[in-house]
Amino acid sequence: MIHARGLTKKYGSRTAVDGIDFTVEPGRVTGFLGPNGAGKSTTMRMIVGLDRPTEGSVTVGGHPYRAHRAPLREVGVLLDAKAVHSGRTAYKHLLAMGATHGIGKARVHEVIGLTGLDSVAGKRVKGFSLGMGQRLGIASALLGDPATLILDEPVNGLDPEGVRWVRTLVRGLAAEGRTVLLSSHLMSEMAQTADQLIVLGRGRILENAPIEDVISRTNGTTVRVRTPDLARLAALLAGDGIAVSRQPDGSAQVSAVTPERIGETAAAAGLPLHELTVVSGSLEDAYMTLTADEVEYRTAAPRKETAR
Ligand SMILES: Nc1ncnc2c1ncn2[C@@H]1O[C@H](COP(=O)(O)OP(=O)(O)OP(=O)(O)O)[C@@H](O)[C@H]1O
Repeated sequence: MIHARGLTKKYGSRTAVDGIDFTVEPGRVTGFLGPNGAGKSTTMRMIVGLDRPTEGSVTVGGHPYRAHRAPLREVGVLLDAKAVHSGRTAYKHLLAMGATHGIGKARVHEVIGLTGLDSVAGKRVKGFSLGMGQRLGIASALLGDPATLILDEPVNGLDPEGVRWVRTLVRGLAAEGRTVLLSSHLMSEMAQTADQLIVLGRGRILENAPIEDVISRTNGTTVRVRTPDLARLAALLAGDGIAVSRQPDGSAQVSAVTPERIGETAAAAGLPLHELTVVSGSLEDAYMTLTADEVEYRTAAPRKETAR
């Protein structure tokens, strides 16, 4: 469990994190989203004691990170996968880390196996690809078998197999009852991995809710319906003041109405329905809407080509 109260970080006159309150609960994956510069890394750094809050506080497992006597066993962290002594082998790196906490060879071999590093464990880290470096960073985070994991962009640089592996791994860790805080800019990946979302913009929390709620609240929901007699269904719904929008593919979109209402109206009239689907758009759509005014660096819209 991670608990932040009034957490604030100022760099000179710049407020990177602006008095945020949040709790990251065990047993689920919490996605941490926000545009570049929103304050995600700064928040994660404060959670693990690498940055001192200007105001407010944050605890992991009930205590500030620095108060834990064996922090690797409490919190596993992947913040910068490149922050490894590059002349060491992966095995030696993990062994050295483990030695600070009385973690021995057996666990080192275990995390090497868990992260698929067996074939490169004896190689020096400086020869590692981005993906291998990420796997080593994840192995380091898992080393102390911690109750809480904080992973900043763990899928960065991984190939599709690696991305799927991280998804399965973090879902498994949450299912074991661990607290998982995960940042990523890949919305499609986040949509498949997270249960809860915390969305930051310019150091403030824009949303902190279950992922389905964030998507439906931001995008609104419509119901897609198919029936062989759309004209009749549209007339019945119009009688109740509900507008139906016909789509080119033969379906219809109905806004501001529940699927139950449409289903019951159709059933009462003996109308067969071939589809009744709630459509709430993508996480990417919701994210774009939520952060539209929060983006620090924005590219200009492409100029229209003019005919010569
Ligand atoms: N050491 C520092 N000194 C001065 N400003 C900093 C420092 N670290 C971060 N900042 C500023 O704080 C703000 C938040 O940065 P942070 O790296 O936490 O954002 P982020 O959400 O992690 O972004 P990204 O998605 O690009 O990683 C930014 O405006 C950044 O320039």
